[in-house]
Amino acid sequence: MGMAGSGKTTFVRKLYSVLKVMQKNVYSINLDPAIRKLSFPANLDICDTINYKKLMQEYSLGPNGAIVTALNLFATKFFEVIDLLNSKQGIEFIIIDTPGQIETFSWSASGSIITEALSSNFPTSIIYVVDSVRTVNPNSFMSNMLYASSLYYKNQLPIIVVFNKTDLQPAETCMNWMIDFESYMESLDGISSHSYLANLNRSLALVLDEFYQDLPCLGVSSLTGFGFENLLPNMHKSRQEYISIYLPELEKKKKVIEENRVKQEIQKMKKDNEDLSEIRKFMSELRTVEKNNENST
Ligand SMILES: Nc1nc2c(ncn2[C@@H]2O[C@H](COP(=O)(O)OP(=O)(O)OP(=O)(O)O)[C@@H](O)[C@H]2O)c(=O)[nH]1
Repeated sequence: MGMAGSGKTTFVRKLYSVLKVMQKNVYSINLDPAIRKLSFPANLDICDTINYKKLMQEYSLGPNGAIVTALNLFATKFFEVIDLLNSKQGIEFIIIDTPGQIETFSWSASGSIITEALSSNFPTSIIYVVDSVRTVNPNSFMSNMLYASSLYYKNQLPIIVVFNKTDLQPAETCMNWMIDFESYMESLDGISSHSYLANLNRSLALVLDEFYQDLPCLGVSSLTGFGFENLLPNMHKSRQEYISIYLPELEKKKKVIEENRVKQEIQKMKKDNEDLSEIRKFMSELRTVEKNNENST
């Protein structure tokens, strides 16, 4: 996941080719219905089943509305995708590219359904792709980090922050801001020390300090391949964390959901029984009235 234009698709393409060169068994999925030309070989492509342009025309939708609708349609079939993935032998990596407009996936019902379906079946982690060129501005850096933290706390899955495009802008400045609070404060002083935004970002930096602790982050270039050798150990670490920390939590959550579902069903059955006894009472009254009427005639 990542903000529009951060380089998600280019990153997926590079990761796919790096894994293929290592002779890994990779399965790739494109979930961006609005992509014009797919630049990586996708085993499964949302565009094969959903025609984004047609959706816009038929339902008079704007670009984002059509992405959300396409994802909704796809989400209804996602359990079949999970069955398909489970039936494949020997898959080591499943890489998924998400739509350009991040909120259409990260804050939509369909995005949650897809993420939950994946994470309850496979060790799952989020790779959050950041555009290093834009993020060298401390305000843009803060919006990116807020987004990354909201994804982390919402999904409760391991997350790796990848500063992309390091061939144009090294990631060190941003990565240093995460470990050295003072250096981030100084960068804000440099651009807009008394603005509301700078003050807000100072407070947010304090809040995010805990999020930054132990957060795996690294710089890569999806064009040149720089840094990808450091990505794989991070992905393995995320997998281990998923199994030891996140999976037990997911299972607890699943148990609570299941218990609630059973409780709801019991409630419904009780309600049905009550309705039934009301009907019985009514029928018996009706029969008495009928009998009285018969007697009087
Ligand atoms: N120099 C450089 N350019 C990159 C890199 N990664 C991506 N780009 C460029 O950034 C632009 C956007 O890349 P995409 O991969 O389409 O980004 P995206 O996040 O998938 O875009 P949307 O899905 O449209 O939001 C393209 O012009 C890419 O060539 C990189 O590591 N270095």
